[in-house]
Amino acid sequence: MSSNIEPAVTEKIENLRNALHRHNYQYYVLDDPEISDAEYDRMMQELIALESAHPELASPDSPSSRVGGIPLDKFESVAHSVPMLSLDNGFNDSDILEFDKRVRKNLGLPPRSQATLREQKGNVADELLYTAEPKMDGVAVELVYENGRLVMASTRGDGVRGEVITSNVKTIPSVPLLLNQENGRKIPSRVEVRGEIFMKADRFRKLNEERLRMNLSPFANPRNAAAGSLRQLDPRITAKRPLEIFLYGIGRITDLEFESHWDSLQALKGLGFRINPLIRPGITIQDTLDYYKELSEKRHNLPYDIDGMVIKVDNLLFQSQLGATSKSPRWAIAYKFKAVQETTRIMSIDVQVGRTGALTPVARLEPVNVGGVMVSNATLHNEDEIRRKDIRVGDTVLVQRAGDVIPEVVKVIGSKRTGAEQIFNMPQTCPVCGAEVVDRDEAVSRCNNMNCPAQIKARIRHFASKRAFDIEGLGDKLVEQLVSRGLISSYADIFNLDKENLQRLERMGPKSAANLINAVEASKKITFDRFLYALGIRHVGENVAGILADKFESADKLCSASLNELTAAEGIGPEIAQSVRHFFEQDENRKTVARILDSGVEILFEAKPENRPLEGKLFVLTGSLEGMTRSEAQKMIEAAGGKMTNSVSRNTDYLVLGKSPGSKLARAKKLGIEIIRESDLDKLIKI
Ligand SMILES: NC(=O)c1ccc[n+]([C@@H]2O[C@H](COP(=O)([O-])OP(=O)(O)OC[C@H]3O[C@@H](n4cnc5c(N)ncnc54)[C@H](O)[C@@H]3O)[C@@H](O)[C@H]2O)c1
Ligand SMILES: [Zn+2]
Repeated sequence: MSSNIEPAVTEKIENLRNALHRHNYQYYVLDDPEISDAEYDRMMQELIALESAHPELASPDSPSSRVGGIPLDKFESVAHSVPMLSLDNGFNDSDILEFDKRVRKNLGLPPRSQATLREQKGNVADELLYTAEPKMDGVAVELVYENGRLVMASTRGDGVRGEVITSNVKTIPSVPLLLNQENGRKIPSRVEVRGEIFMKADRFRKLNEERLRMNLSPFANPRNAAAGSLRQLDPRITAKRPLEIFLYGIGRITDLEFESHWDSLQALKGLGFRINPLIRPGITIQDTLDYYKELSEKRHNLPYDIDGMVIKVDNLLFQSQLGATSKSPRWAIAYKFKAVQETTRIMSIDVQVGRTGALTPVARLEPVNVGGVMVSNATLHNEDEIRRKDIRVGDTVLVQRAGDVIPEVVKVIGSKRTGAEQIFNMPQTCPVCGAEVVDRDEAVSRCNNMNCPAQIKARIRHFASKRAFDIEGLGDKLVEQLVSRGLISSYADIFNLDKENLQRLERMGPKSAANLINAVEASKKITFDRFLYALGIRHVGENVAGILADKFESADKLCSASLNELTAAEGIGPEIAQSVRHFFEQDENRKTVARILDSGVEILFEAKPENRPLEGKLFVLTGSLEGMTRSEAQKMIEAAGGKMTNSVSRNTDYLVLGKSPGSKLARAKKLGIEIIRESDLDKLIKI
């Protein structure tokens, strides 16, 4: 039997190894990957699975058993006195629990039962503790200091030898050139430390915009940008790139002894190195899983990219007992986040008309699963963006989805071009109403017809959307029908809809008609900020609406506010003020607002701070409440001026204790945060 399978398996393994070698080259040498990291990781996992099922086919040259980097010839190379390794990867909770089992077994510690695992949540009296850290998505470097002075900086290279990039690294402001002498203590004579050099996301975006303007191909992500910037022959170029560093470990250090990884990080801090403040020391394996969840939520709000969590056995004696394979230490593992980037193909480019008439080109993609969500459309923003990125119909592209943001095309994979790709041109007339398309400002083309059905529909959809009037049931399809049947032509008409007319629509029985009428009725009590946001005034997003609502206490006052009065509010610039004035100067708009108010819409004004007893207080909830749901509690807290967040930090004021609390309880206790019960919450609010 096996002789039948072998050739196929051998070939498969061979193919995977070759492909991974090639992608390593694209990624590490050219800083220009052809596939997403997720695709690379999947190929690697497949290779590892095949190799472990067929140990006779293992090879020390396989990409699965070597650090992937390749030192570039254009730089001098240097040997690392302690190899710089990669990390094993985990992709789900059970990979991490498996890792813990392996570690315990290798250390000769007894296995843990499920019950003790649960008990140990938040318990720090465990013999095997971990440090959990954000996995910075940047480039690994080694820094060597002699007698406190930076003498050498190198890349990881193939793990054994790296490229010397000292002059480049010296241009990075957060890399200390001289070490701190703490309390007159002697500086160790030789310090070899490791860290990650990265570029913040906003700086990366700026850099890519600049590159596009100069007709250079954009970097796929901040990691590639950091790698490309570091490996410049001319350090003056590196100096212009906004690079930063966080240190995460020690290679070797003379004259100092540490017991734990965390201690060593503290010592590094003392020497003047930057350490990521999100690193959490001394936690159990269960708590690392909570930390992972926390990080996944925080991830998209951090100023830099992280691609997972790294956990490390904290005890350094344990670390040395565990040792390493040729590729990675046995005392650490990376728990990767779900992917944000994948590659796919653009099948066509359509144009959508928004509520301000802006034409947005949208790429129709071959559907692709990005981090668990199927993506089949991506915004291309505007024509300039398409030109700059040179995106054509038929191109293979890297697409990205981050948080709730609309997916976008990051870049074209140039090497996949066949020559059959089609260049896209923006239409000269509106694809919906046929009106002339004008370039009103910057790169945005607009349909010039206020009464364009596409614009009307988009305005109505916005008006009814969750953060505006929040009219349940008034979705895209229904708006489409209502407008095309002529039942509404402005958002003010929503309040005049009647049941008779509604029932005549497709798929609209008496019940759904009644539901919609009720939903419209229920939406009539609305806070001023939501009301303003719903109007769809240009440049008035939620934030600006909030500022205006605070400053002007009625629709009338805002309606008649002068430019000066408007710009007097903090956060309101001339452009916004102009746009608000322009909106209320139009007779049509004033009439529409009046009609909305006449149809029974009532603007609620938020309580001022004096009625908000929890103003500025931060709450965290753990476990389940009895009298209300989590979101009800949140609403209650927010109505009283407080805020609810997900994780306990030093800034937390109260932890609300529900039934079967999680690890947040232990953390709150550790930080000395006030712990209250559900009933106390009521009392606090009623003060
Ligand atoms: N798209 C492609 O074609 C392609 C090709 C090659 C590699 N890759 C990507 O690169 C990965 C492999 O790269 P790798 O070998 O550097 O592994 P890795 O990036 O998954 O993990 C090891 C690295 O993590 C970094 N790191 C960040 N924070 C850290 C922390 N707190 N503690 C310790 N280390 C930390 C270090 O630089 C270390 O070298 C792949 O999983 C894939 O995602 C992609
Ligand atoms: Zn139009």
